[in-house]
Amino acid sequence: MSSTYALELRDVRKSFGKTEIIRGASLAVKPGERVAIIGPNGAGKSTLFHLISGRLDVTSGEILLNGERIDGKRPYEIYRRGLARSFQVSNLFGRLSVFENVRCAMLWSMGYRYAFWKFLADLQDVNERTEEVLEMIKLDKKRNVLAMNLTYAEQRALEIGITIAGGSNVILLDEPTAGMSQSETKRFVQLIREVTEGKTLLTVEHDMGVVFGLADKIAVLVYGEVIAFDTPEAVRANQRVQEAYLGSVLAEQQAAMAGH
Ligand SMILES: Nc1ncnc2c1ncn2[C@@H]1O[C@H](COP(=O)(O)OP(=O)(O)OP(=O)(O)O)[C@@H](O)[C@H]1O
Repeated sequence: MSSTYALELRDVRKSFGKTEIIRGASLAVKPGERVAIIGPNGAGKSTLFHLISGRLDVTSGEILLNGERIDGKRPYEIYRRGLARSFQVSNLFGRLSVFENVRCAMLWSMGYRYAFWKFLADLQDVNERTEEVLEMIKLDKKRNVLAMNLTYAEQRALEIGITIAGGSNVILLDEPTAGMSQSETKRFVQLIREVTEGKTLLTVEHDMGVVFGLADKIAVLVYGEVIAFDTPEAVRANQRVQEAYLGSVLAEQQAAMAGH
């Protein structure tokens, strides 16, 4: 039954002009699963994220969140129904503190759900929940630092804090570890694991170390089609995936790690 899935894509298609970029993508993600979407450059990974989060409209097909159609809905409606997409570092309020950035996101998400009087009564609660998020993203000791004065990795952690602040159960993270060093990446994967515990996670990721360290399942997108959706072990062993993508990527990353 569709309602058993946190997120479901049914034969989703998206064309830009005459060019079909997403060509009948289907995917069914169970609650609590962590899914990485991988695939070659230009396969349509970002486009798929835009379609799920409502930034782009599907050309045809259906997208369901907890069993309910969300295709055709605006991004804020989809957010209100429990799907949050990561903000980019460029969307942080640089001149606000870490605490204020997370609190803003929390208040913003509550604005839709509460009458104003309730909203005021809940401010104490908001402050406490903001503190909890800061602890989760390990920035509680930097609560008063302006976002623009954080390191890049800290800014990306704040970005995740803002994404989860509204309490969404389905989280979309777009290349969360891009631009980080190897040691930062390792710590960050652990952080993502912790903050998304019990939630459904979809991530677009190029780093295969992150993919295999984080994902319960991997969706392989090639030319706008999901050619495989399975456990990391099964995807790694999949001949079609090896030929279309993974063989060359793994070889490249192994060569890079060997210092070539
Ligand atoms: N608004 C748009 N108008 C026209 N073409 C677009 C638009 N957005 C994306 N495309 C095209 O769709 C294709 C898929 O792009 P997309 O960014 O989704 O791929 P991707 O898998 O995320 O790539 P990468 O791994 O390089 O980030 C590309 O050929 C891109 O040029």
